[in-house]
Formats: sequence, C-alpha cells, structure tokens
Amino acid sequence: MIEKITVIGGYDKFGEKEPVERVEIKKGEIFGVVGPTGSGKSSLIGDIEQLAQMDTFSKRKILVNDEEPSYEDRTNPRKKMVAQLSQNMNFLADMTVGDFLSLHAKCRGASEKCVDRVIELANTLTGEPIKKEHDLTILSGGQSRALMVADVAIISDSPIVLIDEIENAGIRKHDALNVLAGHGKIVLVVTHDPVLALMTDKRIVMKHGGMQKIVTTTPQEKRISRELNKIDELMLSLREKVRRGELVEDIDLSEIINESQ
Ligand SMILES: Nc1ncnc2c1ncn2[C@@H]1O[C@H](COP(=O)(O)OP(=O)(O)OP(=O)(O)O)[C@@H](O)[C@H]1O
Repeated sequence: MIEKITVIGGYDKFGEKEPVERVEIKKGEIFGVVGPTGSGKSSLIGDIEQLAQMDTFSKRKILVNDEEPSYEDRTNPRKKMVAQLSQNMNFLADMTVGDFLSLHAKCRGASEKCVDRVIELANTLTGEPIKKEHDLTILSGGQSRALMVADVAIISDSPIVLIDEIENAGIRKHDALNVLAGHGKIVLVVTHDPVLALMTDKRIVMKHGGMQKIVTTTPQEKRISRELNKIDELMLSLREKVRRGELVEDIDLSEIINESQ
C-alpha cells in the first residue's frame, strides 16, 4: 500500500542545486506543477513516472513510503505504480468501448462489473454521451479523456496518477481530479489552468528545470477555484449547444461580467 511518495531534489538546467530539497505527497493529495514553458514540468513528472534514482539528468530521487523502490518495482509492468494521462494520448485499438474495458478489467484482474461503472463515471465527466457499443477510435478528445480518467479511477489500480495538461480536453476538470483523488490516489497535475491549479492542495513552482518553491493553496484560492469551475461548466454546456447546432441566446452573462469588474 502506497501511503506517500517523496521527491528528493537534484539539480536544475544550470547544474545548480534546486531550491526545494524535498517534497512529500500523501495518499489522497493533489499537487499541481506550474511554471513557464520549458521550466521542467514534464521532466519532473517524468522523474516520478520512472521512479528516478539519481539516474536522470535532474539527479532527483523518488522514495515510496520513505524507501527506495526495488528494481522489480521500477521495471515490472504488472506492478505498475504509476498511471499517466496526457493531452495527446489517444486510443488506437479498433474495438468497442465495452470490449476494451472488459479486456482491460480482465488483464488487471478486476471484475467485469467494472465496465458499466467506468462508463457511468466517464459520462459524468463529459457532456457527450459515451456508449458501450461506441468504437474507441470515433471518441472525441473529451470522451477519450473522460474514459481514461474513469478507467484509471476504477480499473487501473495505480496508486500514483500523473496528469499532463488536460485543460483543453472538454471534460469536467474539477470532477475529474476529485474522482481520482477521492479514490485515495496520489495525484500530480501539470497545468497552466487556474481552475485546476487552485483546486490542488499545493503546487510546485518550476523554474530553469528546478523546483523553485512550493505554494500551499489558500482557502481563498479554493473558493476562487470553485467559482471559476462554475464558469467552466457554463463553457462546457455552451460548447455542447454549439456542437448540436443550437442557438446560444437564452443566456445572461452580464451578472458574471459585472461581478468580475
Ligand atoms: N533538471 C534539469 N536538468 C537538465 N535539463 C532539464 C532539467 N529539467 C528540464 N530540462 C530540459 O529542459 C527542457 C524543457 O523541459 P520540460 O519539457 O520538462 O519543460 P516544461 O515545463 O514541461 O515545458 P512545456 O510547458 O513546454 O511542456 C527539456 O529539454 C528538458 O530535457
């Protein structure tokens, strides 16, 4: 059972020791990874994905429950501690959603009953309905991402989930993160999106390839995140209307606009 992971700091792009020497992330916690383009966000996520042991260019070391993971833990795909979701992931298999999920459940030793639960959960995360008999290859970006999140939450029991920018995916981001963290997972999300960044517990700020500082999300920020999420939900529903060819006339944005001025 993974209770926590620890990232022991290494060196930034200039070979300087990174300012943050140690980060602990516990089960059920959500951490953000923020910073400008090229600041090393994906590399940090990559170090965690590989459970690096001072063997990547950053020389970071990842501990699991305060211990170095064994070679077996790092290399055996059946032990898969880490699941990763990213923007440019897509399903390549030519099969239906239902067949894919039952196959995956079988591989993971999970019950067939999971299939309906995964589809049900995925449907709460996207406005475009996903059906068992849909072909995987016709799913939209939003549907694919929703299905991956639900699959990771229910079937893949990887205790560590790394998410690399899901912002443009057209899913309920707030709900997606809650779904993952709620299943007692350790979640790290790389994001430029304030809705996501402000709903995390803490965020690691990256600069020049190093972990610069850790910011703890304030209650005020969490409130702002919930409000931003309402705007996000509105955008999602408008997106659906536009998609269906409907007119978007019966909506009054003046309240939101006036409030924010
Ligand atoms: N600690 C480090 N030491 C040496 N090189 C590094 C380090 N961290 C990152 N880099 C290098 O810097 C470049 C940018 O890093 P990375 O892609 O992780 O940034 P990013 O913040 O994810 O960027 P983007 O927002 O564009 O995705 C990469 O080529 C990476 O190999």
